[in-house]
This record gives sequence, structure tokens and C-alpha cells, in this order.
Amino acid sequence: MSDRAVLLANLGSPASTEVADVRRYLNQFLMDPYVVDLPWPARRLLVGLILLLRPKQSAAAYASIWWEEGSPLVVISRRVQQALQAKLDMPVELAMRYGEPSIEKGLLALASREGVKEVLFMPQYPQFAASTVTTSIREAERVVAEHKLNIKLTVVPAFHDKPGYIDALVASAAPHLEQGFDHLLFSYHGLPERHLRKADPTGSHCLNYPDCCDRPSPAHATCYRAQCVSVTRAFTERMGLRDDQWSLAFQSRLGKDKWIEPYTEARVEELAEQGVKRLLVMCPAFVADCIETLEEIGDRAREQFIEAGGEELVLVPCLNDHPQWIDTLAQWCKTEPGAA
Ligand SMILES: C=CC1=C(C)c2cc3[nH]c(cc4nc(cc5[nH]c(cc1n2)c(C)c5CCC(=O)O)C(CCC(=O)O)=C4C)c(C)c3C=C
Ligand SMILES: [Fe+2]
Ligand SMILES: [Fe+2]
Repeated sequence: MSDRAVLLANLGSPASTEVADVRRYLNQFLMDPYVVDLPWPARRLLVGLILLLRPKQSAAAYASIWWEEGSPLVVISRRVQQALQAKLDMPVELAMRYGEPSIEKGLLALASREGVKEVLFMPQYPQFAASTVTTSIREAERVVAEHKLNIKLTVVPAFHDKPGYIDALVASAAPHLEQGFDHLLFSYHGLPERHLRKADPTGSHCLNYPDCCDRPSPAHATCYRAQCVSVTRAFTERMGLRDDQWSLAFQSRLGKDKWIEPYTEARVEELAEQGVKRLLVMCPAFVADCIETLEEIGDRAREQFIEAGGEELVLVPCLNDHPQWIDTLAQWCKTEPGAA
């Protein structure tokens, strides 16, 4: 038995589709200063306003995609944990940044296991964003410090450029592309432009040129947008797609700030108007299907596409528990983190 253990971390879901549970979840999520990055009084005020209407709308959206066993995101993540556990001679736990099972419970459970000296902390995000990766790492560090846990926390960074991730994406999506399509849309979760600028260590690269993501820069080490572009490029090159067969857009905008463009909603409508009949949509910012893929794309974008003249929108499933993805994760757990 190794002295290493693994903690998979994802974003999290409400405990149920009851409005009160969704409100509690949204409050915890949006009051995170890495997500709504305003000083506390302004954040409290803005989130208070969002919580007037959003919980009811989101509860209805969650209810439309909820499974008998629970939230798709949590159920799929649990399957991944179990499949990974079956391949490894080290304990594997699952944690969510918001809601349950919490990062605190996961770390305490692993630290109490006999012989565990190191926890490999694996945030399940291919691209870096402070609102996903940094906040998860800070929470894990807080738990280790607060409980004085005698473990080494080793973080596996965002894996957008790791061949194992791209290979698994190709293996899981290729059969869907082989069914034929008029256009392939890569729809990534969006981010406020401000988040991108804040993450730019040069202070002068991101969003300062129309083609910033195509110009090599040290800023790309923490640029969510550039990492989405590079995953898309790697995938389309591997699949041998021409540039006119695909496009890239960003979904899930919330609030009045400017978010990174183009927006998925606008692109879906444009594609239908341009005569695209069979549209495939991939969402590579998510490793597991969730409300953002199943409801926002699989239901709402599909309806919008058909109303605008399209015939069929096919949502390509996320990596979920695809065997090749599980093999990749297992390899990362056994080797040096981030090296595979
Ligand atoms: C300011 C708001 C938000 C930022 C910034 C944000 C970044 C971000 N989120 C994900 C991944 C997921 N987000 C999910 C749900 C979700 N996201 C926001 C808002 C922001 N996300 C909200 C309010 C919600 C809840 C649903 C809703 O009311 O619309 C989920 C799915 C959760 C589930 O239970 O299924 C994921 C996963 C990324 C990758 C990201 C930054 C790049
Ligand atoms: Fe989100
Ligand atoms: Fe860029």
C-alpha cells in the first residue's frame, strides 16, 4: 500500500432540487470571493439581489435534469471515484467545493487512514480559473492548516495540455463525430473578462489584442481563454477538422458584467441562420455532465437552435467515466503529478 491518497475535487451541486437547498448552495458558491470578486459589502448586496429570483429558476432547471440517484455531477463524479479506486492501491475520496461531500470531510477522512502521508489533490478542471482551481486549493490548504493535518498536500494543476487528457477527449468524442455533423461547436463555461485580466501576470497581454490567445505569452499559463483555445486546437488537429467545420464559444453568463466572447447563445442562433442543420456541441471545460451541459446546452440551446431553423443539436457527453479517462487519472495518480 502506497503512503499516497487521492482527493478528486469538483464544483458541487445543491443537496436537492428544493428552492431552499438551491438558495443555500448558490449563496455559498456566489459568496466565494474567487467567484464574485467584489469587496464583501458589494458582494453581499449583489448576491442578495441574485438570490431573490435565481434559486427558483435554478431549482426548476435542476429538477429537469436531476437523476433518481441525485445530481448528475455528483453521481458521475462518484462513479469516477469508484472506477479509479478499483484501479489503485491507495484510498480515493471525492469532494465538492460547494455543498457535499465537502473538501473538509474528504481530507479528514483521508488523513485519518493509517499510513497516509501525502494527499494528491486533483481539481477536476482542464483549464485554469481562479473561480474553480484556486478556490479549491485555498479551501484544501485552509482545512490542512485549521486541523493541523500531518499530511503533504500535492496539487495536480489544470491539465489542458496533458496528452492523456486530449487522448481521452478524442477517444470519447470521436464516435459521436463519426455519426456526421454540419458543424461542431466547442462551448466552454464563460468567465467575466475582469477575471481574465486579473489572472494575467504580465498585466498587459490578455484581451489587449484581438488575437491575444494566438500570440505566445507567459500569461497563458493562467489564461483560461488561451487554454480553451489550445484544447480546441489540439482536438481539431487530432480529428483532422477544417477550420470552417468548427467554432468556439462561451456559455453560462451571469449578471451584467462583460464576459469573454463569443457567447454560445448568439453562436447557436447564427449557425442555424447560416443553414447548419445538424449541430454537435462539445463542452470540454467540464469533465462530468452537469446542469450546464445537460440543461443549458442539451435542452435550452437545442430548443433555441431548432426555433432558429436548425434540425438537430447533439450534445456530446463529457469524459464522465469513460475507461480511457479513468486510465489517464490512474496513471496520473501513480506517477509524478502533472507529468503524464
Ligand atoms: C460569477 C459566476 C460564475 C463563475 C465565474 C463561474 C465559473 C465557472 N463555473 C464552472 C463550472 C460549473 N459551474 C456550474 C454551475 C454554476 N455556475 C455559476 C456561476 C459561475 N460559474 C452558477 C450560478 C451555477 C449554478 C447553476 C445555475 O444557477 O446556473 C457547474 C454545474 C453545477 C451542477 O450542480 O451541475 C459547473 C461544473 C467553471 C469551469 C467555471 C470557470 C471557468
Ligand atoms: Fe459555473
Ligand atoms: Fe488571450
